Amino acid sequence: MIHTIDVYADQPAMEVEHGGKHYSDKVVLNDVNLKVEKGIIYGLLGPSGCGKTTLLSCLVGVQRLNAGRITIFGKNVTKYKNGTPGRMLGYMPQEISLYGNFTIFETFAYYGVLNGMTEERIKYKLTKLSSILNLPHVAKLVDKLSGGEQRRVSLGVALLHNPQLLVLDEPTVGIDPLLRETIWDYLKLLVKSQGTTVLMTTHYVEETANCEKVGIGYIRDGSLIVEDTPSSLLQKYDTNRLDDVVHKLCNNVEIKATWQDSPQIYDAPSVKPTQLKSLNVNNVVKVWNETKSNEGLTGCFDSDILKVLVKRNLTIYVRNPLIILLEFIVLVFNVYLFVYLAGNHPLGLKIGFVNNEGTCPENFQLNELKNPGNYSCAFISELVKEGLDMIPISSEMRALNDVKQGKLSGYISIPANFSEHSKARFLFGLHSDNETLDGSTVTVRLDHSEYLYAFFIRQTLYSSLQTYIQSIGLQYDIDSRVTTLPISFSSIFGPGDESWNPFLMPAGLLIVWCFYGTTLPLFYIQDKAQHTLARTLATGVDYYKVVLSYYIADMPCVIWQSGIMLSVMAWVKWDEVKGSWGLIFLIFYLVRLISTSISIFVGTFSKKELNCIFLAVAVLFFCIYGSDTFWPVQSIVWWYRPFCYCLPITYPLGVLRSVIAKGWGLFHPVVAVYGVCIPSVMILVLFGGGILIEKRNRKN
Ligand SMILES: Nc1ncnc2c1ncn2[C@@H]1O[C@H](COP(=O)(O)OP(=O)(O)OP(=O)(O)O)[C@@H](O)[C@H]1O
Repeated sequence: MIHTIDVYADQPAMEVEHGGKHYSDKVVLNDVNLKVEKGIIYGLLGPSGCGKTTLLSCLVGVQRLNAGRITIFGKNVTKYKNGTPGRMLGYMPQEISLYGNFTIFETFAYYGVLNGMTEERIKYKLTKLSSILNLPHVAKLVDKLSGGEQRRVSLGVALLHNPQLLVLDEPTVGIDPLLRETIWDYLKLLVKSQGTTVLMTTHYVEETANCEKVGIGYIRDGSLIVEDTPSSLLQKYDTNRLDDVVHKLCNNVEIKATWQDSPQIYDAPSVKPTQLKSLNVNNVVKVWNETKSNEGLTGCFDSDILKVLVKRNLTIYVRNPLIILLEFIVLVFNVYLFVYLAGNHPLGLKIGFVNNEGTCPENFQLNELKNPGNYSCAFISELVKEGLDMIPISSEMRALNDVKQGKLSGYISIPANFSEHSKARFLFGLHSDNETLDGSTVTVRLDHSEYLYAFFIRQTLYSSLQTYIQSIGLQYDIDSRVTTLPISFSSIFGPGDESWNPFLMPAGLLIVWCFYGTTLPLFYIQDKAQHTLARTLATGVDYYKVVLSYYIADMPCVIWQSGIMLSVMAWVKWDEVKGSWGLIFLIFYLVRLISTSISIFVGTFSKKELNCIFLAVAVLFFCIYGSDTFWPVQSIVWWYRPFCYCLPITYPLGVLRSVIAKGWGLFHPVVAVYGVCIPSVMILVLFGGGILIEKRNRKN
């Protein structure tokens, strides 16, 4: 849409009609009526907390009014693309709202591109603004600047693209008087030479003497109680200091009625005729065409905008070397842990044994079995071979005491004449008497409060017992089938040993992977909390592009992180991985996208970093505990189970295990549906949902 000079000429630059805004039950703006004519400097005054910043953020489209309407150049602000006048506008928020780890040049380059400027133009304007605002060297990081310098950079950013409309929230705070004067001169020059309209707030009341018109808000009801020119105010209050006027206004609330009734309140601003004459119309047209409207530029610079947003995210990422270093270290250790160590059979669990049959000779061997009195030693030696740390104890009482003191995980007690009774049990089988049965039974007492320890010890006891009995049988030429339980196991998929690693490894890796997917979204949350996102959006950028830029910027991170992870996995598990490595990467990548989407989605609910981080960690914990990671979903109570299936890694984890162990391919129905389709739907829902919620947030 091409705007003509007529459209520009006919309408006030900004107008608020019956504007109302509240936060919960706190009314901040109440029936505010304000009109800013074009080509003037309009100062908005008022005590702290009266709603000036709120009004400004509604004017630039960062927030929405709850009542009334705002028009910018005659058009309702909500009708502008993305609800903001975009490039027509130069906005300096009250907070610094700059990226601390950008240099001054990068800061200008970022906002310049967002406002559709070429690199040459950005450099030219930066040189010009550097001398006007006395900026430090452009290679200096924003974080290393003083508060005043940062404010000047922030002001420079607002002035960078020659906007028709400047909305400046306390631009001269923290700036020395000399420089303040230069800034005012520059603003006046802009107004005079380019017809720029400036709306600004300030607490330095006297400097608004430079304004063509002054508005004063009063905190008690968030209403604008007076709107007039400085000279007229001075005259009406019979003073020569604007400070006195403000003082009188603030101490005299009833004045509101007087002023509201006064026909002068909404008079056209008294722009000096000399200034109107000097307003160069050609310049206005030139500037207008140069910057164009927000709509006018949509499409042309889409890829540039996405590129600059991605570049911004990556710059922030690489300027945090500690994060990268920690990511590297944590990744290497975790991958090593889960690929190599997790789920293996524990070794060295301490078990006491009370051998009532006597002491075993050192380095007892199973082939000494034929000597009576050695069956107990054979059994113990088998347990040692299986990895238990068998500690001889003189009595059951002492063994029990050691377990209670936490020195042992349990103990076994072998009866006296165990070998004789065991032999008799073999010989008499079904006809064994009670004495034989009791005398050949090993008593085991374990500390079951340490469930996994007890589980592994039981497993070891059973398998050792089996081996030991088979060995005895073999000594007497007894068929091993006679001395084993009548059940035969063999593995269809997986190595078939007793390691939990094939079950735990994919879970562990996916959890670590999900965690890494939250790094860039944390920058998004930070962007929001530090108001830099609002400033970016005020340039008219589509919100979805901002979100998309995080996904794109995450790709290089995905490459180096998955490179490490899959290489270690391939190094250790090459033979065990039956499926395609490409498919494994695809599943990992989809999970990464889900994790990023969830974190960004969570970030839409709050502006506070801590809230978002807490919420993101909570989601991660849900995933850790409920996603079939360390214990099966089937073991979870029925009413909680459906929720577990909705968790982001439950289905991909099952699929990943199958791809690794069973070699299922992309076109296996389970892989296609649960590994690809459902995660893709989740990503789209979270992405779209986040964008809708953010849009709704901005309306409130
Ligand atoms: N997001 C918010 N939620 C709740 N209350 C808010 C929010 N933002 C501002 N307020 C409240 O609205 C009121 C107006 O705030 P605003 O920042 O607009 O005041 P101001 O006039 O700009 O103040 P100052 O001159 O100190 O910058 C304040 O009482 C503030 O506490």
